[in-house]
Amino acid sequence: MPNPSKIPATSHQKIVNVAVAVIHYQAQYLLGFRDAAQHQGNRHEFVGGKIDANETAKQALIREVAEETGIDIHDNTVVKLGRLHHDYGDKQVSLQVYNIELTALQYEQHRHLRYGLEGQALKWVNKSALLAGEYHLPAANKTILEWLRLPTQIAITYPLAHFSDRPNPAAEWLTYHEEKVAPHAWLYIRVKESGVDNCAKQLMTLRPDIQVILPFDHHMQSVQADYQIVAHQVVVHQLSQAALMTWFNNGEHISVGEQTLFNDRPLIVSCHDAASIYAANKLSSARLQQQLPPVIGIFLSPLLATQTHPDTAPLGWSDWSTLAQLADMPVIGLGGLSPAMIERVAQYGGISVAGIRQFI
Ligand SMILES: Nc1nc2c([nH]c(=O)n2[C@@H]2O[C@H](COP(=O)(O)OP(=O)(O)OP(=O)(O)O)[C@@H](O)[C@H]2O)c(=O)[nH]1
Repeated sequence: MPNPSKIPATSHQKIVNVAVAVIHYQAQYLLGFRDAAQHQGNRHEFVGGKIDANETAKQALIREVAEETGIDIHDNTVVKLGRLHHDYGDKQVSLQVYNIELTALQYEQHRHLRYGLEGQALKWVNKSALLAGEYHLPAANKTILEWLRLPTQIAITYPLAHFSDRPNPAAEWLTYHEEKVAPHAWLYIRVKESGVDNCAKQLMTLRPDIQVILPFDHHMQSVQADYQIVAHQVVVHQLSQAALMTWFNNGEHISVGEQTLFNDRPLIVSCHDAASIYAANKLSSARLQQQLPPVIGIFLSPLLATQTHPDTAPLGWSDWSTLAQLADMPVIGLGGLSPAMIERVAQYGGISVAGIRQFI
């Protein structure tokens, strides 16, 4: 459903609703090529097309993929990546973007595709080349590529209290994470806890391969200078639900309380209910309009009961899935999950899983 908040008030153009299929098998992604005569012609694109008046986005997606490529995705897990509005000047589009992982058999059957059923060129490309910008895509796709950077699993650091029975909990925290975090992992470091701040910097220095998510308000003023050596490792800032709602309730000003929202990195927002997802959608839309790095995901939690928050009632699969559908950006499952649960999370509408235990 197009989000009315994304539609500029001055616009009188009709908005074209489009279903977009990000089809891949592991790291091989399928791209089409738009004919020179088409809108945004002479560019690569994901397979897709207009949603007819009498069909849902998913129905349009299945139909377009079959018409353009002959691939039947009826039985595949189709996961919403996000929705976005883009004004090309001559045309306004609302893209509903879905991720579809093919089976090994489907890929085998279609990996030699060079032309689609409508005569358009098709190509399988490597994800790293796609994300590196080697293919010229329509401008709206910039955000889709940012969404695709999200890994399927994100590790979160243990609280210091986990090591409280040791003589030097901070040193134990550092050694444990230095040794156990997987190579090149995305790691959300919960630096807000006192004592972790200094360890975080040391960890990033010792493990230059890890891609770090830091709370947005931590990268600030006095501490910012300290982080300069490792700043390139910070790939995303995280915004708590409380900070998000402060931004929203203060008329969507650029600051959250005393602090200015950092605009140099994409955001992941923490959400626990429908109201915060609505605010996250507003933030996402505002950042797109201001051409700022996008909101690339939400941590939607707690899906299941967790040891870290024993007093918080979990959402459970059904409510979690209903909330996930409201989000205009990829949803990350959090709370009582293991990396192996990614397939179930995908069936319920999530793109990625995050957690502490079993992730490190
Ligand atoms: N299929 C597809 N369309 C995209 C992508 N990104 C993007 O901005 N679009 C826009 O979404 C619209 C898709 O419409 P379409 O493919 O059904 O129609 P069209 O304009 O090519 O041709 P038509 O009007 O003759 O049917 C186009 O305006 C296109 O520029 C993408 O990755 N895949």
